[in-house]
Amino acid sequence: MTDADGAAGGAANTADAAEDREYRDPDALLRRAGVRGNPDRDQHFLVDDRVLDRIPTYLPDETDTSHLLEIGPGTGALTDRLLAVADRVTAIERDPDLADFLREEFADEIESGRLTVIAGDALDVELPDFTACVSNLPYGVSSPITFRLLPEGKPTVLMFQKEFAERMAASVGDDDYGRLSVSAGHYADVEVVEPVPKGAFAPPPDVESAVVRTTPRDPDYTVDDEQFFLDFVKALFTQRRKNVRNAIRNTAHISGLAEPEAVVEALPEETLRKRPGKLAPSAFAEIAGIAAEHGGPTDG
Ligand SMILES: C[S@@+](CC[C@H](N)C(=O)[O-])C[C@H]1O[C@@H](n2cnc3c(N)ncnc32)[C@H](O)[C@@H]1O
Repeated sequence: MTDADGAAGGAANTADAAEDREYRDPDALLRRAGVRGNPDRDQHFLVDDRVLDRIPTYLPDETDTSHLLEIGPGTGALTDRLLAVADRVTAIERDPDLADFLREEFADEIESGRLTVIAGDALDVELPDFTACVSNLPYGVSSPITFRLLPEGKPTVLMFQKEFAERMAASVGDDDYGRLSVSAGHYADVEVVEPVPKGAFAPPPDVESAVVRTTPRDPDYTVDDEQFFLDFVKALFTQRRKNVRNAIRNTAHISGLAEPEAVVEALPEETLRKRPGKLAPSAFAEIAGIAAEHGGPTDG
């Protein structure tokens, strides 16, 4: 059991902290909550103890675990593991019945101030001042939640659909490389740390899953206007089979460029001939800088 009064924990301590601790059985939690999981509400509960045990251990070394955030705690199987390695946990659950169940099930932890349960939509509620986030995410809103979390600059360990995870972690030139890879990589190093089969969940989802670790860092390039950079990346990848010249011309309505033709004229021919999937994030940053200087963006 972690020392609730101690200094900020670290991921290096997560294995020690959790050692010999008896966790709540995920199947028993489902029974006590009286739920089966409703896929229409993004409810697929993790019931494989080994996967549950490993998830907190993927936090980067030296992570400050003093205040962990969990999105979509469900019946609390992962919450229980997080309480073993954190000083405090805040859990945001959209389903009000599950939030009520958690308040009963974890009454002692709530009473002692170690757990806060917020009933609400993780896309809307104000996020607490967390030090790291560990979650088995609702897949229907993975992307908006992830891009709410990443700009906070905190380590995360998150479960995604496998295909989404691979796109997030892809490098330039990979088949999966795209908008998601560049946008996530703008904020953090992204690694797929464990594939998770459908059978680890109840009810099993239609797709395979994977756990992803993100370790925040500054990018190896600079951008003056982050929103324009992200919009520009999004715009070019809507035309991934076109070369950069045509992609810029065809997507001014998405990137917000006022004068796409002026941007094309300002860029070297070698760049214009490439496809977006062959541009490293630093190349996108350079092109976005030239684009902002020569052709926009428009004001709104
Ligand atoms: C994939 S389940 C994970 C449950 C639990 N963490 C586990 O591993 O067993 C996703 C959970 O997120 C909740 N959820 C769905 N959409 C949400 C949202 N927008 N904000 C917060 N929670 C949400 C669901 O009710 C469900 O409990």
